[in-house]
Amino acid sequence: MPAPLERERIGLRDADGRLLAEPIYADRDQPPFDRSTRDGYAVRAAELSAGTALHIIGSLRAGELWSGPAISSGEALEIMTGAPVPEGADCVAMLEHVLRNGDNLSAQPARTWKPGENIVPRGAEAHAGDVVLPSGRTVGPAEVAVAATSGCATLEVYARPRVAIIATGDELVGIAQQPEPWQIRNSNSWSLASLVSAAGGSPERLAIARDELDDLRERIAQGSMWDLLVLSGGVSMGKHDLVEQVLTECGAEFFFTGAWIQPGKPVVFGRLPKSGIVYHPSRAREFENWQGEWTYFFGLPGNPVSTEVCFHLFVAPLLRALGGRADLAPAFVEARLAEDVKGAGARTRFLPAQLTSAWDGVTVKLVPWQGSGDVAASARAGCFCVLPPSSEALRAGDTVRVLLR
Ligand SMILES: Nc1nc2c(c(=O)[nH]1)N[C@H]1C(S)=C(S)[C@@H](COP(=O)(O)OP(=O)(O)OC[C@H]3O[C@@H](n4cnc5c(N)ncnc54)[C@H](O)[C@@H]3O)O[C@H]1N2
Ligand code: MOO
Repeated sequence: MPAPLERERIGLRDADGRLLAEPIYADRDQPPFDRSTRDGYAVRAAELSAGTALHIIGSLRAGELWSGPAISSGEALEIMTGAPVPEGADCVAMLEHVLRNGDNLSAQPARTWKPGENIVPRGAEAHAGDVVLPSGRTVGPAEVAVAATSGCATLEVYARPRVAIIATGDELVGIAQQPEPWQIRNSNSWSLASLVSAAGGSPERLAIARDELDDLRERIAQGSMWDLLVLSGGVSMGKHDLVEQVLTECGAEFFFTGAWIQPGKPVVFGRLPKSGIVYHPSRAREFENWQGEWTYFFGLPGNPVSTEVCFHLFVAPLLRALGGRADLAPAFVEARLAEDVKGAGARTRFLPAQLTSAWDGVTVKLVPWQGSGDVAASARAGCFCVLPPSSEALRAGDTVRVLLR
């Protein structure tokens, strides 16, 4: 498991989605006093329940402390929601449940109260020094509320892993360019940047690498200086698929080359020397027995839907680990097939699909598509239906796993 990267201290307002690198402690009891949760009267429950007429001795609002003597027998204090319940009272009667006549207070017929009613005792939510948020927690609105309550204007969080993105392919042009009829806009660098951000990383799109050795060597040398390098395209069997070759030249160690999935079979994963050196045969020895730092890399298949599926399955878990997260696994749920589906074949298949939630459970329905280049179909889907390798058809109603985006 890779160790998380550095930490940094950031303002609370910038902390959405970041991961805490230290616990947050309550700096005082929460609530800090016995807190009234209703507008009404602080009284002794037994007295009011017994029908005793009480004398109202004053009024207290949130932000004030009762400065008079403790509430004694036969007395009541008007109190507002959020105010500290004074000594001597043991419950707050809601104002709708009592009768007030001048300074006299009595119970509505047949109403009774228990001690503690409508009071949250001091320290019931947290005691000073308690951990109210553990290290490793992702910051969202609820965590921001806790941090603010505990007086934390800044938070120590894990640094976002820095991710270099390189699209490879002679057919690719920038998205602002008007492509020739045989050219393709480089959508992967953009979708990968979006995926990286969503997984907690900080993406940087490097220049498109051409399908030739020198250009790839230069781009990969540049990309090796990031925490993670994600390449797309050029990992298959074709004559111009040179990514694996150049990674190997640059001293890469491969953890796996290929996965038994469709789409995504040609995906590769490994690490390469963080050298920044552009490979040339005369410099080959500099990459051998590398003792310095390493950069993780993925070579993802170029087909855009393969790229996304591989990202969810392989890249996002590593990225989350580098960002300090404990929840590494891709998000899978189970659902029932809405329709019969052909057998997946030899490889586990990930097919664009839509989830529908109804009273009787969750169903999943495949979206028609033209294969792993079909980004439009993928965008019509919200998830990927997972079909295990098998030649046998699955029936409507069968339970399958679903990979969420
Ligand atoms: N003979 C074989 N051919 C192929 C195999 C195989 O096993 N034997 N595998 C196929 C599979 S599966 C896939 S997936 C693709 C993956 O190929 P590459 O990773 O080498 O990707 P490319 O050939 O460069 O491109 C594939 C496809 O995707 C388009 N593409 C590439 N990059 C981008 C980008 N940045 N933005 C948008 N679209 C992109 C590219 O134009 C191609 O259409 O290989 C099969 N072939
Ligand atoms: O497996 Mo490829 O990834 O079919 O598109």
